[in-house]
Amino acid sequence: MVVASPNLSKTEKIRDIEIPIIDLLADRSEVSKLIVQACEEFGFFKVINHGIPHDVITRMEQQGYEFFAKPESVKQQAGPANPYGYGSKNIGLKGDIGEVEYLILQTNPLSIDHKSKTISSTDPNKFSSAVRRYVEAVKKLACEILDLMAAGLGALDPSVLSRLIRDVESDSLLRLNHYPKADDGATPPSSIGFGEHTDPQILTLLRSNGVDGLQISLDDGVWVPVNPHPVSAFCINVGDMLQVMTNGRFLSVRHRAMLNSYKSRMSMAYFAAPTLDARISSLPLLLTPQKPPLYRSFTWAEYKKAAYSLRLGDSRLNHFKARPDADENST
Ligand SMILES: C=C1C[C@]23C[C@@]1(O)CC[C@H]2[C@@]12CC[C@H](O)[C@@](C)(C(=O)O1)[C@H]2[C@@H]3C(=O)O
Ligand SMILES: O=C(O)CCC(=O)C(=O)O
Ligand SMILES: [Fe+2]
Repeated sequence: MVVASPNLSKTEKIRDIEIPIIDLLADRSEVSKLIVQACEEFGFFKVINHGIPHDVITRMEQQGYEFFAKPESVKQQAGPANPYGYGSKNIGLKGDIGEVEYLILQTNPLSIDHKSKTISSTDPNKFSSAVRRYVEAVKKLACEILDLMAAGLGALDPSVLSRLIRDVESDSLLRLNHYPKADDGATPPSSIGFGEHTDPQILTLLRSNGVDGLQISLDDGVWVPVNPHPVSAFCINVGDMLQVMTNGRFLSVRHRAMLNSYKSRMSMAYFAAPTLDARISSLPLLLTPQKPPLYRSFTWAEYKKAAYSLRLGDSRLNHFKARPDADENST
């Protein structure tokens, strides 16, 4: 169903589709198949029975709430976010703005401990242990999902994707976003919390506090809300690097977060990334003479540098095409 919303810009439409919910305890080969299908069709899916203990999630959420409830001057001690730390309204380094405050953390244990001291001077250990346990759990889940994807793609080596993010030196990030309640009275609200973009990394694992806001763009101009139910689910999305490694078979889909009219929203995103020197290219098993590489090979450091030199909504992958002038539909 497509419903035009009077409160969004005239060209915007909202479509009511439910993105797949995948039970990770179901038959392994069936799960692999469903994950591959979801990544090809939507670039997004939700997982339930993911094995992340409830208390690991609630402790992390509690630390997030406590942090965002602090006075602005205290939160700023963890900033500015250039690119890690606390930020408010300004997103990235190129002038993007949104109705959001956030905290971006590097996920290696040393850096978590170091940053925690600027976040809580009275009890830094409470914050750092909640983040460490959460990061350890979501990293394990990310590896499991990447292994299921590799199997579903027919890879002989099941860890061909997950080994990229396992290294302690991996460039993975944890981001906490806090969106205020919309005050425009519109239903659905028209204010953008976090503007449209794709995630540059390999895979994103997102939890939200049960409040709506995330939307994905499947076709030009049509937005699909991703509701946060079931509450125990994690929302998973393909990042730009996975689109490159699958030679365009999996989609790194544009998404955005809108404000909610009734409640403030908190989301926690784990961005699974490789090490800076990792070389990214299409998996050989997905290449054929009819399907040559869509992208040239590059390092994650090169891609990251390009990402930070561009605006939030820019298409970064276009800069890494193997044949920049080729017609997209001809491949
Ligand atoms: C405008 C920007 C913000 C961003 C870096 C970028 O230059 C382009 C990508 C943005 C993004 C989106 C996903 C993640 O939230 C993020 C941390 C990332 O790795 O890429 C953000 C960056 C950011 O907010 O610093
Ligand atoms: O808050 C959300 O639901 C989306 C956040 C997001 O897309 C991001 O942090 O990259
Ligand atoms: Fe995102």
